[in-house]
Amino acid sequence: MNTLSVKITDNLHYIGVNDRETHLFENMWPLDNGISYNSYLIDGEKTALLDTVKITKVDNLLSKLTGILGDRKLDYLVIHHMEPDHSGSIKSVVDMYPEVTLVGNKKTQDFLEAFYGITGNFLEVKEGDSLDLGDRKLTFYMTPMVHWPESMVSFDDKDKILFSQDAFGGFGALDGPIFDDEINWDFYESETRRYYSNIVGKHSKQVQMAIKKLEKLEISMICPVHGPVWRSKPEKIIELYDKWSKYDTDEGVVIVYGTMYGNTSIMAETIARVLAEEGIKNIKMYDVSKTHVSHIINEVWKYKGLILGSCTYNNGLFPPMKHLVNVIQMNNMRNHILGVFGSYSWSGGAVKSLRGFAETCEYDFIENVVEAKCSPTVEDLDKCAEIAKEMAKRLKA
Ligand SMILES: Cc1cc2nc3c(=O)[nH]c(=O)nc-3n(C[C@H](O)[C@H](O)[C@H](O)COP(=O)(O)O)c2cc1C
Repeated sequence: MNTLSVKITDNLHYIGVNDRETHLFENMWPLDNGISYNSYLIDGEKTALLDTVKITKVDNLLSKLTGILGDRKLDYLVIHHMEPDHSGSIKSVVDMYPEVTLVGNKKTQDFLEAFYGITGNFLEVKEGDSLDLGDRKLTFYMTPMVHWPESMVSFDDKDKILFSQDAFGGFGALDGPIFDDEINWDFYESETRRYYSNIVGKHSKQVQMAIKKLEKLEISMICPVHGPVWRSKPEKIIELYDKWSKYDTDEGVVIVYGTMYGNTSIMAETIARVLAEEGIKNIKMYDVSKTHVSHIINEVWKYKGLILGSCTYNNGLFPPMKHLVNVIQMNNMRNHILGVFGSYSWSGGAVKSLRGFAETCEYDFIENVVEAKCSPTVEDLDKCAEIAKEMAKRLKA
């Protein structure tokens, strides 16, 4: 099989692959637009493969690798991150090039043995160590928990390229374009933020630490393991990751409701209408049973206002809403103004649960809540309008 590789600079090639078959990333997050697993090959005085791809795509990777290397041997395989979407093909590469030296940190070595039973031919690197490739040198910086404990990045002193593993990556297959100046960023921005909010955002504190650590480098290009190669404006993706990891949000409101028979959605419609009357331009409304939580939290990460409404189900939250609340907590989402509402028919429970959630997440909570019995009354809808007005007031404050 002869598949496409793309030259990035002299002796540096993109040999990543696209995956449009997998439905769910981590068997959980929808890949409506696919994903790329990026791998890079240096073929200068020494040869080095930087990260591999998911095992389902190993043939494609090996074909590109051998296509460029020809009779040359592979000197190094640098492992920036051990999550199987990048480490899955390591064993196949080692089988093909048994003399290759694997490069990683102490935790990488531990995972290599635990995942794949691989020992030996390993070069351990620590913070600030360099790997001499003859005509260029890679220097390593540890970025623990961006996205796993062993995660690390490397910086190429010759072309000033940062190999950033999951950091600065995004969802979305590379449908022809590889570089940031070739892509339609309107599409990729949302997919990149969805990747951030779904996968990396939980570790925002560590992302901030990594950005601070890398500030001193003069980065001219970023090669992540997902999404486009940032050769034109690497500062753009650094700025966005900086903004998202600081929980810096835009003016707007995400309304999410859970309903079985429509009563709770009537309340949501009222809230949305009043927000519009109050001058809020960005209003995103979702039925929690229909839109996957992945897309909802992408919007929640973007906007400061969050209004959650739920019907009562077995004394508590409607299960899909319970799942959303769990994911918001799990991903450690912060810096929101929160309003809640709900409905019930006998003893209630949904609004009480949403209040409980508000207490755990330290959001700016709008105290005037409303819980309608069965179908909302005019008074209930007036109270919904009050939540919307208070939200608009706080957003504009
Ligand atoms: C399966 C099921 C379980 C429910 N459990 C409760 C409950 O535990 N407590 C309660 O007060 N209402 C309960 N309800 C009533 C609904 O919460 C109530 O009718 C609500 O207004 C429905 O809102 P919706 O029209 O937006 O779906 C339940 C309804 C269903 C269908």
